[in-house]
Amino acid sequence: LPAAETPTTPLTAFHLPDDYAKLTDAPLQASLDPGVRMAGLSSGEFHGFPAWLVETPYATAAISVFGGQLLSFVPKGGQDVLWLSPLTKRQPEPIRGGTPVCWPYFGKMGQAKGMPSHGLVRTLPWHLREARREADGSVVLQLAPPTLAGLPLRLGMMLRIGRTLTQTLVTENTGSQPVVFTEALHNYFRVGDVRQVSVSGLDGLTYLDKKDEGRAHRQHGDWQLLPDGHSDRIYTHATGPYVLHDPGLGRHIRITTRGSRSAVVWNAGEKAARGIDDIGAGWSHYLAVETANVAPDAIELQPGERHELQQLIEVGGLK
Ligand SMILES: O=P(O)(O)OC[C@H]1O[C@@H](O)[C@H](O)[C@@H](O)[C@@H]1O
Repeated sequence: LPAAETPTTPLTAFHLPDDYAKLTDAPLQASLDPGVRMAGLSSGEFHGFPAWLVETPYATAAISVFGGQLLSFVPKGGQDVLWLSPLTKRQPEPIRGGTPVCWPYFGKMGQAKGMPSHGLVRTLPWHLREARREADGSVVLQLAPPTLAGLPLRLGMMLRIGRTLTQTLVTENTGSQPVVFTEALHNYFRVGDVRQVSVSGLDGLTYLDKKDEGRAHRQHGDWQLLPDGHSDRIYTHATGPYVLHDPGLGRHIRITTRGSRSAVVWNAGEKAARGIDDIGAGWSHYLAVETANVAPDAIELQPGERHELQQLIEVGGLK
């Protein structure tokens, strides 16, 4: 297969706003403006992180103010769908677990050396703009990071928590030039033991293997962790759905996507995790399956245009 596929148009290089360090250190408060107060929504903490807490007849959820990061989604009677590292660092370091929002670039793709990994918004205090409850008790939230000076893009995020979870990133080009960006909903799914997990929905796809200098390979059958225990792959031109089968927790997680052309499947593996102090011994309890648009699937937005990236997460018994 051809070596690393790259986007036809170069990615836009973003800049850190002058007040970025101040923003990442800003006091965090899960404030609830009078307009968003309602049954099923409260403010509090989740594992010490200031968070918006959601309770519906079917599930509970927690969303961190820091990073606008979904930290927990627990279908009633089940276990958390998401993994949050017990060793996670704290503000201003990114949270290790849940669903970090990587935006407007994934990794350091197309960016200058000193730029933070995975974009600008996972270490910023987010705002809850709107909240409503649907007739069946499902809760819909609209959130956004602060506006960043000099950034020609605006981001909004919708979360719908019901029997299933829907998450949408809406990106708008507010500038006067075309912008090429990358993005990911970096789900850390909780698993019994990653060595026993498989992921279907990837068969036949091309993946760029970060463990092989980004070279392209073809996936045959389901994803499974290699015996030497690591995976850092970008599946391109992918559409989903993907199903994570987890015999350890006796469940499957289905991820259905819209507006997403890449899937990233990442686990640090035992050896490398020893050197990552917020993963360590926890490495076998998560698998990152990410809904993304990265590498050759970068998005080009014309001035005034919008793009939506969406994932729907459903949990069921083992099939
Ligand atoms: O340590 P970070 O910045 O949160 O990144 C974690 C991982 O995120 C994954 O999405 C990348 O593919 C990996 O290469 C990376 O190591």
